[in-house]
Amino acid sequence: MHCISIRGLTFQWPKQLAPCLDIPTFHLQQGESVFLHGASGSGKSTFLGLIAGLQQVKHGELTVMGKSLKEMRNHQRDQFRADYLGIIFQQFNLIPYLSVIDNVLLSCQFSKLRKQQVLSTGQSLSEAATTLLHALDISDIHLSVNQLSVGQQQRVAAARALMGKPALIIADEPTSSLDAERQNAFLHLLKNACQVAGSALLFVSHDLRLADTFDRTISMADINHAKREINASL
Ligand SMILES: Nc1ncnc2c1ncn2[C@@H]1O[C@H](COP(=O)(O)OP(=O)(O)OP(=O)(O)O)[C@@H](O)[C@H]1O
Repeated sequence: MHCISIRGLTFQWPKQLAPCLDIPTFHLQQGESVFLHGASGSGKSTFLGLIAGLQQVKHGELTVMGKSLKEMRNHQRDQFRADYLGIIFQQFNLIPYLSVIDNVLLSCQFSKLRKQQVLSTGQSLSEAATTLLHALDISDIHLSVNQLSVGQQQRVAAARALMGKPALIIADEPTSSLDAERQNAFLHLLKNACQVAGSALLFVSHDLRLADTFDRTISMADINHAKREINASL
């Protein structure tokens, strides 16, 4: 079974005259890491939003871990996301008034599956969260997250995404606010943590310098056959 499998997926935003996505086929293997790049407006965030179940699939097939997102109602997509996905997006911010560890523990509050995944290893939830945070180089786990630097907050977001070993981590420009050295360090820690968890990683960035360490690099233009000039002229 693939982690992500797509066939004949098209997506058009309301009030746009043409689809912004037309993806004949795309597959991501379980545990694979893919770097996805593309010009601004090429549909990267829309693509991730469909995979995360934030937007509804209407045309074509999109399955994640064998589950068809098209068939799910809103609340089913929410539960699916909590169970199978770790998300590191700009808009999925940490809860500022909670501590570092409580932010990480949230992943298991919304998913029995992920909670059981942790408990089945013999670790308690807080032991597992602490182990992950240490692996991502965060030691002050009881600080409130608004006392952390942007780079530290990104690593807490990564720990939250990885808690309970979800099948897939999706990251949308997670390093854009970091300097080059910190970008590389973050990526190194994230890739290692994904490997340990066995999670596939779909990582979106403009910055091709980061692509080297991934199993595969894909350009949006290679998978998306939608005619950009039509949308761009609107
Ligand atoms: N909420 C929305 N409503 C209507 N159109 C949208 C919406 N979000 C994106 N679009 C349109 O969909 C197309 C693709 O946008 P998207 O944000 O997916 O691209 P992107 O590759 O992630 O861009 P960037 O790199 O600038 O973030 C654009 O033409 C954009 O105007």
